[in-house]
Amino acid sequence: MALRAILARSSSHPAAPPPSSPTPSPTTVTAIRAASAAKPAPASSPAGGAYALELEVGLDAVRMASTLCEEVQAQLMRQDETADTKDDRSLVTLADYAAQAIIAWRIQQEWPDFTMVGEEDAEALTEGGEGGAQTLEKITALVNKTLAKHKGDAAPTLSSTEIVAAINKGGGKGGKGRHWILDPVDGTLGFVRGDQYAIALALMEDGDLKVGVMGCPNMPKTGEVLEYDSSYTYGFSPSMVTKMLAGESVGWYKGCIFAAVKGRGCTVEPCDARIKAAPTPVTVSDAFDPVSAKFCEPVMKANSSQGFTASVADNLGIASKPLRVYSQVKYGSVARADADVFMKFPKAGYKEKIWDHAAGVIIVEEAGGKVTDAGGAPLDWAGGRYLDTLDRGIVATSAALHERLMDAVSKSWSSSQL
Ligand SMILES: Nc1ncnc2c1ncn2[C@@H]1O[C@H](COP(=O)(O)O)[C@@H](OP(=O)(O)O)[C@H]1O
Ligand SMILES: [Mg+2]
Repeated sequence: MALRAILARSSSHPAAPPPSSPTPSPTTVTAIRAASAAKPAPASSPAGGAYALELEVGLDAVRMASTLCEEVQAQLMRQDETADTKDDRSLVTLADYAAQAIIAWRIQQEWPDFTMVGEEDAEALTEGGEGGAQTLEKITALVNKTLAKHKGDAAPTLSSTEIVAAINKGGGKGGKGRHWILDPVDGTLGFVRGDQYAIALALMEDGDLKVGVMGCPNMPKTGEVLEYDSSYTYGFSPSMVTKMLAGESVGWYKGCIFAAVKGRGCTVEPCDARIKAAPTPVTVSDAFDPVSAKFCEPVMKANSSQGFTASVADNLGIASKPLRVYSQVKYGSVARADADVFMKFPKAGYKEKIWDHAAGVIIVEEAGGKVTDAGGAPLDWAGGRYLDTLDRGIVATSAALHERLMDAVSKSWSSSQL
């Protein structure tokens, strides 16, 4: 039985109500299909052309960080480790610091003067007394163990001073110029819950995204198992976990890395380099059929208005319940057409950070999609660490569906209290 059918049968949710707005006529679907067919096909591979070295280094760095994150997530699940709370009350773990350190270290090998806008800084480790020093020791051991695993005899042994310096490379102000952008563990809540998270790295030059690499160590090879149901432990039913653990022998694996280079398309491949599978080009959904369409959004109500997104989905005629997923894995879901639309509408006054979107956005764009704010404007990457000029929220979809999505947003906005 297809997994989608198993999921439908095992779901405890009542069937979704019929859409209140009419579904588009076949003519509209045909028009959208024709519009998407007219868009230029993305290059088949991001590798090999401009930014080849940046892509290679990014992939190497994100692969190492993914290994390290998987180890820490397993420790958290065994309760051998715990998460800490930062001053802004968000969560942080050994993995957030260690992943930022190993990625910054790897980039520095090629470009000693690189600059980076990264989520973490080492203040809590250097100014945090005995506790901070112990955490730094654990991070140093974890980074060195990961380097040894990936680089063998060529692996250096980094000192805790070098680790602190690498983490603090993330303190860049951004703006014009060439900057790497990093969220070492995006979706830390998902991470500590044993669920989805992403290691999201991008390269920006003068406000243009050039390269995106996103490691999604828990993202299944195909989208069906991402179906979210709150009755499942950690978002996965036992049958999903069994399927994922069965691995490639039955056509399944978990752990994907997306790679995109400006103008050269987007691919996905297994996170685990031991699984031999060539990078596969991905493209966004090429036709919008509201009956089968899906949209995705944050799991946490605090991060996005689920009432507003439901209204927009309703305007589009989407009947199915939302796919709620932690982190930028949602952009990956749109890029490979697991979902047709991603929407995030945070509370007024919330300032979005560039590292929460940069990698995901170039991945969707290079898969043939379009990402804008709720007013239809592209995101401003050169404005510093925050997306200060963002209008209300962020939407990602196929280039063909974007205009209709904008209309649906406007319609919902004019009748909403947001
Ligand atoms: N009140 C809020 N509104 C919107 N986004 C928020 C938020 N608080 C935190 N976030 C951001 O939402 C990200 C998680 O995304 P999602 O909700 O899609 O899983 C967090 O990334 P981190 O977990 O890396 O800090 C954080 O940057
Ligand atoms: Mg984040």
